[in-house]
Amino acid sequence: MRDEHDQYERPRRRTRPRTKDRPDYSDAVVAIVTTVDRGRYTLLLEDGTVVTAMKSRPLGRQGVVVGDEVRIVGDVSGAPGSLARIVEVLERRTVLRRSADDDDPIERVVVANADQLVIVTALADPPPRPGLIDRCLVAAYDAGMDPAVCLTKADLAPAEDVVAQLAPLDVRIVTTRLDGDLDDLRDLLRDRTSVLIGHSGVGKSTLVNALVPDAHRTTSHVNVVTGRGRHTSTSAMILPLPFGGRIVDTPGFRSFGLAHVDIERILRAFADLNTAARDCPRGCTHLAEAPECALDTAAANGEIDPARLQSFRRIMASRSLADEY
Ligand SMILES: Nc1nc2c(ncn2[C@@H]2O[C@H](COP(=O)(O)OP(=O)(O)OP(=O)(O)O)[C@@H](O)[C@H]2O)c(=O)[nH]1
Ligand SMILES: [Zn+2]
Repeated sequence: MRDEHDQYERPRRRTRPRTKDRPDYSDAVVAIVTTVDRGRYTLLLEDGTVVTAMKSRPLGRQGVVVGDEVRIVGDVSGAPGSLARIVEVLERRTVLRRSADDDDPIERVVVANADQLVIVTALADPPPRPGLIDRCLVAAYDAGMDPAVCLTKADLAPAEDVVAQLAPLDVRIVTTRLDGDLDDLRDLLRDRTSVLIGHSGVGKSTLVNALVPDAHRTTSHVNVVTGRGRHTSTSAMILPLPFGGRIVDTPGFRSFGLAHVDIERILRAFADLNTAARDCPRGCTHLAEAPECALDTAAANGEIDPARLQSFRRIMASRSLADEY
């Protein structure tokens, strides 16, 4: 086994001159971060090898989050007890963020490089909350991810009304209580990296267990490595899907604050309201009380969907209410 610092101190083959501030990482390999726990990272190599690593000094204070594509050096064998070093974080394609709550604008990165945000909502027990869906939409657009909705517990309540309200979003209706109706959801998830997000109790774990037959084993493996249980874990975790693609399982967030998202970014999530909002007086809050808000006129004239305006206003109004989610 190579010494941990071999690559750093005595590179065997150099492709560019080594300088003091530019060590040679030419045989670094690319991996994806699947879990993060107190400075220890679990990584997945392209060939399926699972490697444990820590951050290397040159990264300084740069954050490494679940979903990051990184370059690693050192012992990348994945053998028990082996440790690799992360030397570079590749540019992120998407970044899903949240604030701890709306009063605390410190934003935290939930996951990097995911393609879509699947908002998991139960049709009953607990009932759907439009506020959460609105907030997740803003988070998805802000992250550069595609939003979709997965309605669970279809055996408990009809879906028609909820689906009608959600149009034109991509909505999949599933129940994990009956066999064979997850295919539609599999089609949505296939070959993409999807973040599942939703309230506690909506059926996310049940869904993950149905989609990833060995999820339980994978998660208990993680428990051994990190010494933490899945449900007490505070960070997201990536699970490869047997039919292609990956899902990112997030712990049930108590809040999905958007304090870090300014009004311009929220407006971008509501592109259809954008044009109308340009006619608003400078500094318009766009809330229902705003006397000359052009959005009211646009809704009255049928230029924008009143339901979208309502949704937008709910988000704007709830940004100061930490418990809305
Ligand atoms: N009726 C019905 N119950 C379901 C369905 N899917 C899950 N449940 C039940 O809903 C409850 C919550 O399911 P979980 O999978 O633990 O929910 P979760 O979203 O992972 O919740 P947390 O682990 O707290 O984040 C469990 O009792 C499940 O058995 C479904 O399709 N129909
Ligand atoms: Zn306005």
